[in-house]
Amino acid sequence: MASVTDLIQMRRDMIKDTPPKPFLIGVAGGSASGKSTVCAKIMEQLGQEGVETNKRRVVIVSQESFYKELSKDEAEVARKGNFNFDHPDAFDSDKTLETLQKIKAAEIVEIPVYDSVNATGKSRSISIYPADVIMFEGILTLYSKEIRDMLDMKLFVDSDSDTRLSRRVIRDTQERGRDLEQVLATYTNFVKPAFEEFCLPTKKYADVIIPRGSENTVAIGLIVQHIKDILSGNTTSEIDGAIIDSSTRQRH
Ligand SMILES: [N-]=[N+]=N[C@@H]1[C@H](O)[C@@H](CO)O[C@H]1n1ccc(=O)[nH]c1=O
Repeated sequence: MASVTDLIQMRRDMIKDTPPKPFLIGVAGGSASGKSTVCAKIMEQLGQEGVETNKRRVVIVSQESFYKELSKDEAEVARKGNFNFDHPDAFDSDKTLETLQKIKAAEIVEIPVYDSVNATGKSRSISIYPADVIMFEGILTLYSKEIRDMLDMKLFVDSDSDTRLSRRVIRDTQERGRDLEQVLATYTNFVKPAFEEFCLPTKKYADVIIPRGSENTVAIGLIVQHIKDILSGNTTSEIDGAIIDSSTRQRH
C-alpha cells in the first residue's frame, strides 16, 4: 500500500509534466496609483531568479487595450477633456472577456496598444504569447464578476488620492501635452467621481491590498513569493488535501 507521501509525490510528478495553466492576476487601483509599476516589479522579480523549472514567462496586459474606439464626435469631445474614460462603459467588456479566455487557454492573442495621446487603439497592436503568469492591470479590472471569477489572484493598489492626482498632473501635462486646467477639470468631472463610484468599491474583492503601491517592497515581495510557491507546486493545494482525505478514507 503506497504511503501518503508516495501518493502526493506521484501526483506532483504527474502535474510537473503537464504545462501549468497560465496564472491570471488582476491588478486594479485608481488612475496613477502605481499599478503598472507594481506589475513591472512583480514581473522583474519573477523573471529574475529562475524558479524550480525554466525561466517563467510573465506578460502584462493593460485594460486600456480594451477601450472602445471613439466615434468622430466622441474623439472631438475627448480632445476637450470631456469624455469619461473612467466609466465601465468606456471599455469593451465582451472583447476583454473573450481575449482573457483565450489567454487563459494559452492561445496567442493580438491586442491593441492604446495610444492615449490620440485616444485610439488603432495605432498598433502586439501579440501576447502563452505565458505562465499574466497580469491584467487597469482601473476597473475587478469590476466585472465574469472577469473576477477568471482571476487566480486579485490585487488592489491603494495609493492616496492626492498622490495620484499630483502624479496625473505631472504625467498628463508633460507626457500627454495637456494643459493644467483641462487635467484638473477632467479629474474633478470624471476621474474622481468614477473612482469613487466604480473603482474604490472593487477593493473588497482584492486578495491583497497594496497600500502605497510600488514603494511597498514588503507587499510586492510577499506576492512574488506566493506566486513562485504556486508555480513550483510548493503550496499544499487542494490536490494534496484530496489525496490525504482519500487515503484516510481507505484506512478505515
Ligand atoms: N482622462 N482620464 N482618465 C483615464 C483613466 O483615469 C486612466 C486609465 O485608463 O487613463 C486616463 N485616460 C484614458 C484614455 C485616454 O485616452 N486618456 C486618458 O487620460
